[in-house]
Amino acid sequence: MNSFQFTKMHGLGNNYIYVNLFEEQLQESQLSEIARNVSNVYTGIGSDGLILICPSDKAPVKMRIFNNDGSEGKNCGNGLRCVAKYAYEHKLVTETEFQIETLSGLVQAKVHTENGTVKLVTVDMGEPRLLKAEIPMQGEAQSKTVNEKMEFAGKVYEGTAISMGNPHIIFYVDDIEKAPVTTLGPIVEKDERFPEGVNVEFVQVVADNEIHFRVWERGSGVTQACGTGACAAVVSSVLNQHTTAGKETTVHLAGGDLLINWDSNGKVLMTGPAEVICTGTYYLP
Ligand SMILES: N[C@H](CCC[C@H](N)C(=O)O)C(=O)O
Repeated sequence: MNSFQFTKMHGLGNNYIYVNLFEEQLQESQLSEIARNVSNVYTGIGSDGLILICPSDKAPVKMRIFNNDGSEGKNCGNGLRCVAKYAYEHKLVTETEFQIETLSGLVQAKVHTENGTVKLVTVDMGEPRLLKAEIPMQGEAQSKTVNEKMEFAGKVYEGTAISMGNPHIIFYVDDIEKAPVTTLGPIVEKDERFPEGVNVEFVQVVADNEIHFRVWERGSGVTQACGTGACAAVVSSVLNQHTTAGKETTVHLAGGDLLINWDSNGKVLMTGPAEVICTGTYYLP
């Protein structure tokens, strides 16, 4: 296979190259290299990574996500909204509500359409995982990490660790514009306390149901938005008594806003846009 069709899509600027494996075939052994190559803005298409829309025996579709360094992630909130849009508009599903399989389990998506086009998608991201063993991170396996003091590069920070099927650590700042995203982010991302690495988020609380958010993503660096990270940030903010559970919180990301609710059933609901940028043919080098 020396070329394949792709669709470039984004959720609030978090953009990926989507490949429909109902129609294309890619070599499993080449996926990491393909992710690195298509993500390269100079010699590839340019993106935060690669997302595969795959057949599944558990749901109508399965999503696999690869970061721009070629590493495979286990979940992707912005990606799930784009996969849901693609699946509905390409008739891989016939209903407006359906499940999507991910490497961290099944999620439930609901597409909101205007004249047959999907504009907004709500995803029930399931329950957050709070124990150190579930993040995963070093320390007492059955304990939680809420506002825990931890030292990085000689300075002490207070972090809250949440998994949405992928690992996140959240730090609170007084001014989001001054958050040490590109200085502290890469240090924490690969710290040994996180054996699988970690997505690093910075949050400024505005009000009971409003936060500002920036992210340094595991395997991709700075992105315009991170859906799983925004979910983790809302869960963290409830655990730290900055926001209230059961209410929709507006998360202001660099690329736009997400509405997130850690609801009374313990599920995290995320609502936001999904957009197609372009389609084309990619020729492997
Ligand atoms: N941007 C994605 C998260 C990618 C996570 C990936 N960086 C990892 O966990 O390795 C999102 O919208 O949730």
